[in-house]
Amino acid sequence: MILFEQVSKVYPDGTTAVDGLSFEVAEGELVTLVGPSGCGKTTTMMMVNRLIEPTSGRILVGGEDIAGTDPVALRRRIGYVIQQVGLFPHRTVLDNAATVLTLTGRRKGPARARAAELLELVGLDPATYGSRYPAQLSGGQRQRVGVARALAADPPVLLMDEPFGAVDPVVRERLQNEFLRLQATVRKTVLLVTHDIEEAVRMGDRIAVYGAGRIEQLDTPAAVLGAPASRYVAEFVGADRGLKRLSVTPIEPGDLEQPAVARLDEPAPVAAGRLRAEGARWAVVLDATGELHGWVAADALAIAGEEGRVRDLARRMEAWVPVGAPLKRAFGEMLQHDAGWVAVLDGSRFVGVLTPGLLHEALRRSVGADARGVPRGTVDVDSVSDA
Ligand SMILES: Nc1ncnc2c1ncn2[C@@H]1O[C@H](COP(=O)(O)OP(=O)(O)OP(=O)(O)O)[C@@H](O)[C@H]1O
Repeated sequence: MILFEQVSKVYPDGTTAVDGLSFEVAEGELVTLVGPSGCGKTTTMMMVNRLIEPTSGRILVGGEDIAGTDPVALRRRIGYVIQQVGLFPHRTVLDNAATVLTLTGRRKGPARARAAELLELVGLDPATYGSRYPAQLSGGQRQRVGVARALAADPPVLLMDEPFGAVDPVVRERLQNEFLRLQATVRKTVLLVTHDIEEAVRMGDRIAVYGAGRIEQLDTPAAVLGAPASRYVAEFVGADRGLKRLSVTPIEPGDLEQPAVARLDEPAPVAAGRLRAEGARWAVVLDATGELHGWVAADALAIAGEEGRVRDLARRMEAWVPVGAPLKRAFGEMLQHDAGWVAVLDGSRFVGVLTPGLLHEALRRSVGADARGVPRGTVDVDSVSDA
């Protein structure tokens, strides 16, 4: 959808900001550009909507060389979200969100109706916030209006330059999650610039790690964290990339252990005998349909009388995660419930358990660059470094 072919930008003072860049962003893909200050991220982005012209090379959007496209028509197809949201202070939130629509000739009524839908979409109740002025909003709310405005004309492409940069970490995380949820439905082709590797990992389908004017590695978050292409990338993603990798490595059925099983309606002595034969100290308790009910200790079964049923001795299992969730979530559940294992479910069906040892194995498996990513919405890297 966005194709860079050998694109370079040398500013008039001789600064080479971007040097022979070639890469593609697929339709519906979100690629994050991450790197230290001054490495050319913003220059890359601003060449896509022709706020900056490349010195050489070509950029194609939707198969069309943008050098031959009218910049105003081009920008209508490309939403732009920046850190200093740039709302009009003397216009209401609703009118701000409707700006692009009225600029492109929509009548005020329909433009406002659409703007109200968009505010709703980004989590701002139009009845409450629509008539306010930007100064009457929090930073996070202003940022949402910026996103609503960028989406107003339903452009296929979105450029976002540090879109969540101006707000505190808690609001930032919320905005990131909201945007990911939104992106799952609107599926725009997105280039997102950030200097924050955690944001890049959390948001990107793929991450482009920039060195000076060049992409050092372009790959999935799991691959960049698991197999950095160079010492530079490894240093940039940080010494704690192992911990970050917990966030991007999914739990797979092959990672799991099959513990002893007791059936909810089974007589306790029957289950006790089986556990003893298997040398198991506990068993998961499943109902007749294979759904997880909880767990039961071998000791409890052993001392139950002839009449005892597993049902009466079973304890509820609080620590569980869905298959495909990131390992970090399983680790978090273990810590929260002080449990030595967590149950893994596929829908409501029990598929196995994950223990700290298995978690470690799974993490080692993900070292390879072939590590698959987890669904974007479940990526959670905030505070991994202090997990
Ligand atoms: N108009 C300009 N004239 C000369 N040099 C420029 C100009 N704009 C940017 N540069 C230089 O080009 C390089 C890349 O800048 P750019 O803004 O693309 O970097 P960035 O990665 O987005 O940085 P940051 O994270 O700090 O925003 C920097 O060395 C910068 O100083």
